[in-house]
Amino acid sequence: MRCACAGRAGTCPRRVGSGCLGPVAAAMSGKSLLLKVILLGDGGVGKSSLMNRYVTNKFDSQAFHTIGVEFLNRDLEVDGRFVTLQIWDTAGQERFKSLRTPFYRGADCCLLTFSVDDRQSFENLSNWQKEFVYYADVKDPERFPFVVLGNKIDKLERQVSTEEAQAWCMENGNYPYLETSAKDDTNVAVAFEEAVRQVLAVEEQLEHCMLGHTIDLHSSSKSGSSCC
Ligand SMILES: Nc1nc2c(ncn2[C@@H]2O[C@H](COP(=O)(O)OP(=O)(O)OP(=O)(O)O)[C@@H](O)[C@H]2O)c(=O)[nH]1
Ligand SMILES: [Mg+2]
Repeated sequence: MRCACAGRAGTCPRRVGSGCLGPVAAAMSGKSLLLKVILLGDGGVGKSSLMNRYVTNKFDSQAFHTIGVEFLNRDLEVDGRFVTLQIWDTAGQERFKSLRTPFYRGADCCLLTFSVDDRQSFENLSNWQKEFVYYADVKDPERFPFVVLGNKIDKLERQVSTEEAQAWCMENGNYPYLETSAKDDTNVAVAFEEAVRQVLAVEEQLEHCMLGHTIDLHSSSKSGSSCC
């Protein structure tokens, strides 16, 4: 079974025997569901702050730049499913590129993050998306679950409007868009829960398609299903 684990051959935590259990199948089989989500975006947009707010409920107004990557786990329940979210926080500064990119493989979801008070960080979203697709070796970018976060909405001086960010998301893959504040704890949990929902939705669609292929033996259609 194909898994949304961005093609990490041999390292998928859901791998069973020679196959790779998708999240939905893993959940249904009673196995614990481990999802890897990765935070990408320019240095200083608040990736580490979002992760730390979500996992430890703390905020540091003097946070240091991340070097390489760090990760933290948090268990959560989304729509009745129990999930362990493994959140990978990456260094956004260009000089750390070679330290972060080896960790993209295996991500189930990518959180593209910018700061609403930093226009350049918004304009760089496309570069982050491309970097992720390339280094994670995503086989089917159009189906991969991206979620876009506009952080620091507590700041009064905005350089990117909600409408503009929504338009970018619509044009680039109809991605969900959430506005967050790690400082005020606005929408932080909602953002990570949305990431889980996006992964599960993609996997459910894939499993539905595969089921269609399996049982529709007498279909006159060559493809068996129109959704894959
Ligand atoms: N006002 C405000 N400040 C924030 C928010 N999130 C983060 N910050 C501040 O922005 C600065 C950068 O935050 P970080 O979380 O370190 O940013 P980062 O994206 O991890 O940066 P790199 O590790 O360099 O990639 C810190 O001073 C944070 O305190 C927020 O929601 N609102
Ligand atoms: Mg950081």
